[in-house]
Amino acid sequence: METIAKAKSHGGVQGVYRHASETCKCDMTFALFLPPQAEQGPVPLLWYLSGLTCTHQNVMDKGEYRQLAAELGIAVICPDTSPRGDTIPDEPDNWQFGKGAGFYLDATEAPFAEHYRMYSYVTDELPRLIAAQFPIDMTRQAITGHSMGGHGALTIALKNPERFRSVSAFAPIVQPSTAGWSRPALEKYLGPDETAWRAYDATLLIEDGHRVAEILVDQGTADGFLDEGLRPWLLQEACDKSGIPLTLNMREGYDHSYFFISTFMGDHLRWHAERLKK
Ligand SMILES: N[C@@H](CCC(=O)N[C@@H](CSC=O)C(=O)NCC(=O)O)C(=O)O
Repeated sequence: METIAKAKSHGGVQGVYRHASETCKCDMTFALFLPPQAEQGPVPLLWYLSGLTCTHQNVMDKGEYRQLAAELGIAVICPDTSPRGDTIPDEPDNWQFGKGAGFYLDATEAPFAEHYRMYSYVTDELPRLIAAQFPIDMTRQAITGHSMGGHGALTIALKNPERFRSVSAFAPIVQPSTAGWSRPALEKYLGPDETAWRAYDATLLIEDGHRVAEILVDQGTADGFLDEGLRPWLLQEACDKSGIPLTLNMREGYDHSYFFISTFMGDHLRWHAERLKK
């Protein structure tokens, strides 16, 4: 693992690291903020999964998480959203597929299956690397994300409820298998048999019996993707039917941007901190 950048911030350290990923078969970059408390011993970890077109950097630059994460003593990890590099298959003119659009799944279709394995990367390879290299208490993990990353956070938590004490999301894609902007990607990554898509669809995972203790979602009412792509009411319906307590905050006038995310980042950090206590 190589340290690309490291800077002191709010008494902690914001680092950016690169490593050769066995899972994605390419170099992968991630950002990790360690709060000052990490100098005394292992600290809990919040995963932040980013949305379409993002790298590790968008939330690092615009998410405004460090001051409160430092106060609360929580490390924040921000992985990339897809494999990267010249040899990775891509559709450069399509921002909803390929590089920057890994959808946190393991592709099964050629030529994408060899590298697009973001589910395994985020749930297996990266946690092992983090546990080995940094002072993190891996028994205290939480997960959140934005849009495509909100979809990632929800599906990963639903499939790994024993690992994550809490899950939240900002404007998540709650049902990618029926949303216009994600269906083409699921078909190319997973093939035309839509039953295989259920494993990467939060509302359908809930329908299929997967559970988490509770969910927090914030959604802007002025989000241009709300009706076509995000549709939080579908998650509300699934949670109501299954008995999962969902706190869905509809935020008047907020859009899909990091101006929205950074406004409510503190609420999510505090919510997770409560659940990450020893
Ligand atoms: N390029 C698109 C807009 C892309 C966009 O809005 N991406 C969001 C995530 S959308 C769902 O996953 C994002 O986080 N962008 C990065 C940022 O820094 O804002 C277009 O041009 O419409």
